[in-house]
Amino acid sequence: MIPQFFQCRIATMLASPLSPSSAELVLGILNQVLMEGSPLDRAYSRHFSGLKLESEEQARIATVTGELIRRLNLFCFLADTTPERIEREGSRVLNAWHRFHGLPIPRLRYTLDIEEAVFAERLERAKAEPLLWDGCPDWLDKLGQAELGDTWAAERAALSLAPKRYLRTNGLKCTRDELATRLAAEGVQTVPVDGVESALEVTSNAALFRTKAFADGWFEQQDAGSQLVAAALDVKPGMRVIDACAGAGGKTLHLAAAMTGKGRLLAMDVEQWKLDNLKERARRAGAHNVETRLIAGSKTIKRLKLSADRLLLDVPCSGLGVLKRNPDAKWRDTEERLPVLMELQAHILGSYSRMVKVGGILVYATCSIMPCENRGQVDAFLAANPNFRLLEDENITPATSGFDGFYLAKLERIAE
Ligand SMILES: C[S@@+](CC[C@H](N)C(=O)[O-])C[C@H]1O[C@@H](n2cnc3c(N)ncnc32)[C@H](O)[C@@H]1O
Repeated sequence: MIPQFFQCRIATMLASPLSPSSAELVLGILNQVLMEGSPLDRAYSRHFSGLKLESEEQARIATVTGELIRRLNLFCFLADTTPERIEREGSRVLNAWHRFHGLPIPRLRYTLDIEEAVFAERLERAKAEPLLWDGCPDWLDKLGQAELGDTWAAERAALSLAPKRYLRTNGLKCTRDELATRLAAEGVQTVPVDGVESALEVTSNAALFRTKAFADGWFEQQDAGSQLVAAALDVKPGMRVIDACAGAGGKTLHLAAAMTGKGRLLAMDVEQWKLDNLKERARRAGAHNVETRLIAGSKTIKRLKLSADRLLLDVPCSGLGVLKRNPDAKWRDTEERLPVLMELQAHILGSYSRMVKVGGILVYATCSIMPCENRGQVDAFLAANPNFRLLEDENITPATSGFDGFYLAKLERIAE
């Protein structure tokens, strides 16, 4: 399983340097992500499997690795190297990270250090250059500027921060207050999140997934911004609801809770393993009205023509709203994949929208903050489909909300 990420303030978490073995693990994970192009989750799984690491130590490793990847340019600059040289000079970058946080340097067998005076001089230069300070690659900065103009700098800075940890209360099992009380009894401190009624923010360093509350299906870990997406569908018990890009079911389970288990909830995806994962999670959550269906081709969609009161299209996207949590997207092939993803988004919106009944509502959502994947797609769809109208849309941005970034648009089918 992927480690539990402790999104507490880095300084309070790391009062001491990484141990040599943990430092080696960080370097191994960095190499796998930056040199082999592997997703960060997979690199964690590979490096942690078979090790008997305390969950707190896994969290320390994830905290350091996450910040190094989020602000890679900065730490490479401070270490007088470049991301391309990380394989050979990674230890210097890790040492720069420790100096940056005022921590002693880990005692590795083989290490490259940077002189204190050089580090101090570079640190002052970096503070004067916001782009460098945020550790943002050039391609992303150009895209952000072009897409978001004056608001980009604040988003770029917000995306360089460590993510917080949020839970979604499973309303099928408990209320938010009951969950908070039970978690407190298990040593997990939380605070309610204003404006997101299902969400709690975790404020202590606890091994969440080892709690009895988790085993009993009382919560899922889910960003607070993400919890606003399912809420926008305004589902009611008894409705016929389709989640057509359900993945492993983060939002499906939220919809099931809002339906209080009544009505039909069809979760679809093109990947069977994700639906299998969803079924397992639905069992734990007590979500008995969820049915899964693999999308094997266009026929699967055609058969459901005009059948849904509510349709969620949480489409595949660049993930450029969730870089705090998945910072590896900054350094992988995201720029090259963007046009391909946009074509897929347009296809899914155009083709899957036929599943909504007249008077029914479709929510189009992404975890991107770039208008080309968001309002741009919705406007193009509406121009070609006058039988739908836009009710409202919302940009949930890291800079304005402190959450991960999401977009959602609510569309109503007004004619066949
Ligand atoms: C953003 S993720 C969904 C996340 C999920 N809704 C959640 O809350 O956990 C997008 C999903 O779309 C799926 N997908 C990709 N192409 C698709 C297609 N043509 N039709 C339906 N789903 C697709 C992916 O497998 C992925 O699970």
